Amino acid sequence: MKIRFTKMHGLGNDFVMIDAISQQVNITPDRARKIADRNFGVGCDQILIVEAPTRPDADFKYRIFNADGSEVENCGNGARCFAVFVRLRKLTGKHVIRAETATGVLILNVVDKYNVTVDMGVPELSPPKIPFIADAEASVYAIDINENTANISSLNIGAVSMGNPHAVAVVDDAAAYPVELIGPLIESHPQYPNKVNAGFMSIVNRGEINLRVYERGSGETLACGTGACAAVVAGRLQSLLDETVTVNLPGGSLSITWPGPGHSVMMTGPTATVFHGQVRI
Ligand SMILES: N[C@H](CCC[C@H](N)C(=O)O)C(=O)O
Repeated sequence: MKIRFTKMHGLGNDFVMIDAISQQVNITPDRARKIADRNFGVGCDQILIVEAPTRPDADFKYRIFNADGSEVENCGNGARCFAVFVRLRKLTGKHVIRAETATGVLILNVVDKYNVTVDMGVPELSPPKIPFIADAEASVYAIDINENTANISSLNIGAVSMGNPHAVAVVDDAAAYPVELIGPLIESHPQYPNKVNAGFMSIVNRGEINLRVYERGSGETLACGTGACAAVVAGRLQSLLDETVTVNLPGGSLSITWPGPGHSVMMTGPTATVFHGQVRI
């Protein structure tokens, strides 16, 4: 089967975008892995599929596959690219687009040719709904790590779901932190039954953080939109951050606003279209 795709990225978090409305596409975890392979396939962090909606309050359905083939609930950088992609493919002329995900509907607002603001919804903090195994909801949890090389035995984390699960640790210097060692240990930590995206943030000031994310199913990426949202939520719950925060990721910066519990997280950032192609799967 040969399918048309568009390669895009949000701050270097890169995607293969597939329009499954104008063409017949049967994506499977195995096919997703082959497309994402950076040596034998196109290469990307995630594959994003556009389908017709299954609910009346959405314009499109938005499916997300990680590079390891796992299908997941949300992708923030991908949501921005999704909004630009459906207009590029002339599937809609709207500037405000409703994208149905596995856990709800994202409202995508196309600000200009490249920039998009996304209402990422209300963060979920209740451990069973993240899911995260804990005795009670808290702003910080201590989890055992037992990593010998970096000599780390436990870590304080915030646990947040943006539709997908996140663990966020405050560290002195995100750039110097051994993310490649600690990230995988958190990703498959037994207290996260569905695995987890692991964020490591250092506080620049109450309006700015530096963040690196070891993503579930893809490894460390140059940027993670839901990770940026989760980091601001976790930081605000620990009274470390103000309502609007610039999140500096290795691939660039996002602006995240969260008024507090019960409110949506708003994310604004850029998108880029790299090339169009066809791939045999
Ligand atoms: N790896 C994530 C999905 C992609 C999230 C990230 N690329 C973003 O921009 O939010 C997960 O397994 O939940």
